[in-house]
Amino acid sequence: MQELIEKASTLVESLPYIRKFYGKTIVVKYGGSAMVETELKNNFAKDIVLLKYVGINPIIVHGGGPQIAEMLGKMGIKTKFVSGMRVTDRETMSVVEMVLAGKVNKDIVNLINKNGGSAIGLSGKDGHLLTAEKLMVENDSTILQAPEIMDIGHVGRVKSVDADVIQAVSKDFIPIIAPVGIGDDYEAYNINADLVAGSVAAAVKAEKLIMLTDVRGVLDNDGNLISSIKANDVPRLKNDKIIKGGMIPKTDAAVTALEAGVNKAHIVDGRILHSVLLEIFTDSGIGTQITL
Ligand SMILES: Nc1ncnc2c1ncn2[C@@H]1O[C@H](COP(=O)(O)OP(=O)(O)O)[C@@H](O)[C@H]1O
Ligand SMILES: CC(=O)N[C@@H](CCC(=O)OP(=O)(O)O)C(=O)O
Repeated sequence: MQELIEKASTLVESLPYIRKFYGKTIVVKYGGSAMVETELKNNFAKDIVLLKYVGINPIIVHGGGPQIAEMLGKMGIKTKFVSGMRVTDRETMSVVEMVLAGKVNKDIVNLINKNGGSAIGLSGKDGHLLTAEKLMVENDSTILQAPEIMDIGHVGRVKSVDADVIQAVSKDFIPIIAPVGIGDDYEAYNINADLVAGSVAAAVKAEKLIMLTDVRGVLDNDGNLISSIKANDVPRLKNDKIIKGGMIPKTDAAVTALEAGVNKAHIVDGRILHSVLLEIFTDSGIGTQITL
């Protein structure tokens, strides 16, 4: 009885938020480093299914960096990153596609289905969902050397997202999108999952973009959480080397989404139980919020 009363009061407290986001789309970036531990994964899936049931449209864009690294390691293929992007030759691209569009994508589809939802997995190749163009990156400069522009193989940036494909799937299912794009040459491109999430949120005119990761949010140099950032503070924070490494594509994705009309972007700790619901169904939210 006590448990029932607690459940009912939680539901009553959630009602204003359900009303606020009813019919709206929320893009959730599920990072490879947040996909740990069975209870956490099942709770993530339950939260996404709950959103769908109450009339909010979740779209998942997933990563899988650690899972790619594990497979490359098993196959004895060396891997390295330049400016946060994996150098991706043809052989590495096959493994990236196999892991992201195959294993990780279908594991998440299965996880959602097992927890009462109905999900469909897509990669950029499905219905021409994600087109990509080659991304050239600047390598890290040193005191002695100016940065150079580098070709790191089959690494792309998002050229276009077909929102109609996502919306068609989203009518009846929860779309689960793997960050593999297709080039003009019909070659596969490896795209950082944060950048895909930002572009997907922009294309579907999402209400929110939530990026789940393995830190509390954007931290300052003393390790304190920065709970709120304005989009135009991002260049300064990057310049001051507060935002660096894996946080760069996340804040870039947030800015892309916000500039396209997405209301808020959030970087939150995917290691906390119910992090998605805590972000959506509370006024204070968790993690770092980025707004225009
Ligand atoms: N200012 C910052 N605050 C928090 N994390 C940061 C910051 N700058 C860089 N990072 C790094 O970004 C990482 C998150 O990005 P990443 O490893 O790509 O995660 P994901 O797999 O979730 O995309 C953190 O674990 C941390 O090492
Ligand atoms: C170009 C590039 O670096 N692509 C990423 C794609 C996966 C990803 O972004 O996964 P996380 O979100 O888990 O980091 C990679 O190969 O690791």
